[in-house]
Amino acid sequence: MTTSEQFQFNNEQLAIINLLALDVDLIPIQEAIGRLEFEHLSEPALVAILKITNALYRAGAPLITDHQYDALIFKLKDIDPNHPYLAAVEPEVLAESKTVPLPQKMLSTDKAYTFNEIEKWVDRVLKAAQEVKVDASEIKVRVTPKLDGYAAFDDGTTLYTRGDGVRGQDITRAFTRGLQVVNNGDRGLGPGEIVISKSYFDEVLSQHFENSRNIQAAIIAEKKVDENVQKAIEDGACVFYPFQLIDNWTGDYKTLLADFESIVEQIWNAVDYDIDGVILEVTDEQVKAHMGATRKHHRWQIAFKVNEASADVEVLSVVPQTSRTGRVSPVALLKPTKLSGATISRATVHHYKMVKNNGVGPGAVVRLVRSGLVIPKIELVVKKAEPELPEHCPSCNSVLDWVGDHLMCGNVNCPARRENTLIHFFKTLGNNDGFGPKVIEKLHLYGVDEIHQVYQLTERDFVRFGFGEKTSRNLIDQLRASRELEIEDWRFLAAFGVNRLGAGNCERLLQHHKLLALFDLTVEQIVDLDGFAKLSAEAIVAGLSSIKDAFFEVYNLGFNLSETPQISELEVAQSPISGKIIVFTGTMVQGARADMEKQAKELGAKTAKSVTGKTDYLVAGLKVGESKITAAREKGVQVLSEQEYLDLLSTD
Ligand SMILES: NC(=O)c1ccc[n+]([C@@H]2O[C@H](COP(=O)([O-])OP(=O)(O)OC[C@H]3O[C@@H](n4cnc5c(N)ncnc54)[C@H](O)[C@@H]3O)[C@@H](O)[C@H]2O)c1
Ligand SMILES: [Zn+2]
Repeated sequence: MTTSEQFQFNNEQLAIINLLALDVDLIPIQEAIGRLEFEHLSEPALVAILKITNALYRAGAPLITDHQYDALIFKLKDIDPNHPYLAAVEPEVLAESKTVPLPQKMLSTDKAYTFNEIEKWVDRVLKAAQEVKVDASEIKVRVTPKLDGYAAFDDGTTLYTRGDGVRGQDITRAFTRGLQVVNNGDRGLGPGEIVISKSYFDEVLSQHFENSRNIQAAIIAEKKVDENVQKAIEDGACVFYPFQLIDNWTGDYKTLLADFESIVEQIWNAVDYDIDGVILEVTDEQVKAHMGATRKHHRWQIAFKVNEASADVEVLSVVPQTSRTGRVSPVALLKPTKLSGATISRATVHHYKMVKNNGVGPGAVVRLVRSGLVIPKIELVVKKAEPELPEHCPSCNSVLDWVGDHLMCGNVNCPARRENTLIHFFKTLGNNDGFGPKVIEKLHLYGVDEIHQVYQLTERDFVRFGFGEKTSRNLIDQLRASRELEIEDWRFLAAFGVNRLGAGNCERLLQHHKLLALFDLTVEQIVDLDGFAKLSAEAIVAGLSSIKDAFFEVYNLGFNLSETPQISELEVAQSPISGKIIVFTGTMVQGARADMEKQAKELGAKTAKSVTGKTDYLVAGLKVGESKITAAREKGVQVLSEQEYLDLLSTD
């Protein structure tokens, strides 16, 4: 995660986001996430950010801290306490959509951040006990570490992911790969968490992985397991930890409240795994049954969490860095400071307007916040200092201009911009690893600063530039391979780094128009497609025209491009609802009804507002009156629940 406003979703992230089928413009969302500025979001944007950050968090690549995520949840609760997103377990979004029902529902936990909230929970427990005539003195509370791993359920033969709490995925392969139950425990102990030894992570895995969430994803990965992770499994450093077996403190509620701090501390340090709180739960079955659950959490269980670590750190200097787009970002170099286990020495400031207005200069003190394993961000400026605002581009010395909150270098030939454009190109192609920043910088010194020029280099050129013979040969091989290996046309186009033409938008455009035809599109034609606002469309047309020459220089070198299937041809032909007439009614849980209607149309169906004899399907969400359903059935219309409808779409 970066706090820079140039933050862009990478291709894997976009692939996950695509699965969410959000009907929102990603650019402002990307910007909000990049700046960590969520104040002025509209409700749909807020929900989209929650869905995106949740999906990426579940996939092992969190973008924001848990604290920030929880703050966004609070915000949504504030604006719309009944929003469906708040009512259900935050789902894992899985690339492969095949799911199976879980043997038992898996819920999330309610959360408390203060002792006071814990006291209130205890009061609710006591009230429930009284209602079922259980003596308060008999109530026991079990306190366990809240493992921060990957939730799973083991029924003895199959291991499931939590999924959406009702349906998960079969990940038994983790056991096939050698995953053990902690302490050689038995299989079939129900819910638990896949976790990684903290000390093993620090000693061995931290060289290969940024955080243990990435590793959890690797353990259950469908394809090949990473070799370092395989070794960690074999070394017993990754295990499945059933909650039944977990170290615990169990006692009466009076002792709990009296010794709360020391009990929490003892349990917090009980295991060598990442934890993000402690879990408190009632053990009495009668009280549990009486308290029951909401759709999201058990009322007899609560998580106690503490806020993140923060530190006030002195700024040594602020250095400007010019990006591909000409935007100059301020990077604060800090007095090295330890913060939840890592030494921090630099942080990106959102933009130069902030440097200017908030006085982020040498000698300023900023508050850094870090929760869990996510890169820290500057939360606020504690002590201001005179800021230093660059007048000239650090790379080409051009005079910088203010554009909105940013200082910009307007020189299209700026070396930093050119270098970063090349780096972006090769990084986005993603099929060669030779052309990183160091190599590009060197090429640039020798005047090679356009993509097609790189492809025209010979082995001898590379040697002349000071690369070793073996390296030179390797670089040539990589260039050849990057043209010969098949690559998606959307990826190829995204590699040119046009403003507003990230991978997601490229793919969307290419689903409707062929690659070369994009250069002739008008703003109106783009606006006609779903998901493009006028402003984006204008930027896209301008951007495409600005790279047209450079694009064809590269394109004409001959790449092995695979065409994005056109939506109209492919999906409609295969769609199970093509030609059907569908009525959607009621509240949908997994997305807005309008989005479902739109999608249905894209898949070749017709949608209608009311049921007639011609209607094929009535898709009924929540809160639909029985009479409406009966009436539809009487007309011979097939009535589907939201889930049944989604299942229908995924059959082929
Ligand atoms: N950073 C992000 O972008 C981001 C995104 C989504 C969610 N989150 C974090 O995840 C939280 C919600 O996620 P959630 O619903 O998966 O988890 P949760 O925090 O609500 O906890 C519920 C889970 O805790 C697990 N658990 C661990 N130890 C346990 C124990 N000893 N006993 C019982 N259960 C135990 C269970 O698997 C259960 O499913 C949010 O509060 C947020 O902090 C962060
Ligand atoms: Zn410049």
